[in-house]
Amino acid sequence: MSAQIKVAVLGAAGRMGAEAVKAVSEASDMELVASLGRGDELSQILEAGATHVVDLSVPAVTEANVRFAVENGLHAVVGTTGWDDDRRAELESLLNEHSEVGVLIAPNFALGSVLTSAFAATAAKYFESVEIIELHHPNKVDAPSGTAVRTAELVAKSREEAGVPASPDATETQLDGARGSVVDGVHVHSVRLRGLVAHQEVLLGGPGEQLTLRHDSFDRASFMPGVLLGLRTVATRPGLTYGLDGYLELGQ
Ligand SMILES: NC(=O)C1=CN([C@@H]2O[C@H](COP(=O)(O)OP(=O)(O)OC[C@H]3O[C@@H](n4cnc5c(N)ncnc54)[C@H](OP(=O)(O)O)[C@@H]3O)[C@@H](O)[C@H]2O)C=CC1
Ligand SMILES: O=C(O)C1=N[C@H](C(=O)O)C[C@H](O)C1
Repeated sequence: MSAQIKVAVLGAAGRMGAEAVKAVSEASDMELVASLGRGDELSQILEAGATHVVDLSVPAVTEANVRFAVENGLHAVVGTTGWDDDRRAELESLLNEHSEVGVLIAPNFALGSVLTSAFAATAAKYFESVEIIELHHPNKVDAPSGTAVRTAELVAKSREEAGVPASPDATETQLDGARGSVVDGVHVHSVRLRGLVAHQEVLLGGPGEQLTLRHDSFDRASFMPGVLLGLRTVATRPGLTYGLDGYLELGQ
């Protein structure tokens, strides 16, 4: 029998953290050894004998949390948002000094969401126009969502590689924000609405037709298979993996 994966959850009292604590506790191949929240000392992770960390905290502290894990030889599965290009580059250079450590940064752990982003990247080559609408609960502290940023990056890369020009847009005057934010040339619109959890639509338009790709997370349980897959895989993938699609066979 292989050794138990000893997991510390950071942000354990949060909406996602609490769900992860439950999922890890119920997994027969894992042991929850530490649950940390704001104000807790990171040294508790080492004292508890963790081999893996799940970070589901807040953008302001996630970088320090992951740095601590890597410097101490622990593998990390990260769902927290805020990992822009600069942060990921810094993490990659740290990982070069700790070549046995694996880190997964997953903007979205829900399989359907990961597939939606992949489908969108494929479809975006064939349509003149593409825009993204992300819709979330009103307690979310960041906009646009990490998922929308990642989807826009994948869409933009796919269009660039295929030589597709920018989406047509004749807008000359607008109120600030009327056209949303722009990520790698793709417009992203953020809705915050009571009752929602996490949702995204990718709108693709061509002459006389529209394709809409929509994913809905109605419950945070939707993210847990991805968290567990990340924990089971990360030690076998040293270095940084950005996006759960890196662990899936998506046939691209
Ligand atoms: N990748 C994915 O699939 C998903 C990612 N997310 C992302 O995960 C993150 C968490 O989301 P959510 O659970 O909704 O947010 P919450 O605000 O519910 O949870 C964040 C938790 O982190 C705690 N926290 C704050 N500072 C620290 C610290 N220094 N150390 C440890 N914990 C700390 C907060 O405590 P306090 O309340 O005291 O501030 C809170 O309990 C967000 O960035 C979100 O976008 C969310 C859903 C899915
Ligand atoms: O804050 C959330 O809730 C979510 N955050 C992640 C994001 O910003 O993409 C993942 C999911 O959308 C839920």
